[in-house]
Amino acid sequence: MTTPRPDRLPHEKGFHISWDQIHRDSRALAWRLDGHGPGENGTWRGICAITRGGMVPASILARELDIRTIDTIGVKSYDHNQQSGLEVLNQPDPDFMKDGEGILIVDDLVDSGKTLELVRQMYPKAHFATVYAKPKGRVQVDTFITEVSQDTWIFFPWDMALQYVEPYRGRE
Ligand SMILES: O=P(O)(O)OC[C@H]1O[C@H](OP(=O)(O)OP(=O)(O)O)[C@H](O)[C@@H]1O
Ligand code: HPA
Ligand SMILES: [Mg+2]
Repeated sequence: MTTPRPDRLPHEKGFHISWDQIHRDSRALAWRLDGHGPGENGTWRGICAITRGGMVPASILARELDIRTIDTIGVKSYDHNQQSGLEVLNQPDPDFMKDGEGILIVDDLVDSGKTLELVRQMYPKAHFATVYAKPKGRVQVDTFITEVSQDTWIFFPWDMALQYVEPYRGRE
């Protein structure tokens, strides 16, 4: 008797990103942004990473674009009286950020767009860059590399580990 085939194979339930892949995609993002800043020869004034997910791409962008002035903004999703909202946990240096002009604000992905919407209100002149984007939040991003469907969950390498899996035909 053959085992019935599930609608989706295990690897199709999410988009699993390796370290190599995030490195390549973040480099592609850097190359797309290079020379498009408002400074002399298209330079950018600095980078602000949205923690925590934005820190890995921000580090790769900083290396490729030779940017050494980097700050962070901490944004956390929270639930309060069954209404979900966002809370800014730490603010970057206001003298560095100003209105955001010349600053690249970097995150790993945009999903609903709520995180970027909030940060955009704070720094309206910044350039918003993410490595991955889902359709709902795409309007909030100025530059991104890869779009995935809204029902795809992106798994990042810092949230995963290599582990043994049963052969496909051996599974329940
Ligand atoms: O477009 P949105 O629907 O707002 O979602 C995108 C945000 O959600 C994730 O961060 P999360 O708040 O899970 O925190 P983390 O970066 O610390 O993992 C991701 O890194 C983005 O920052
Ligand atoms: O698809 C996702 N993957 C990881 N973190 C996320 N936060 C919002 N959407 C996602
Ligand atoms: Mg995040």
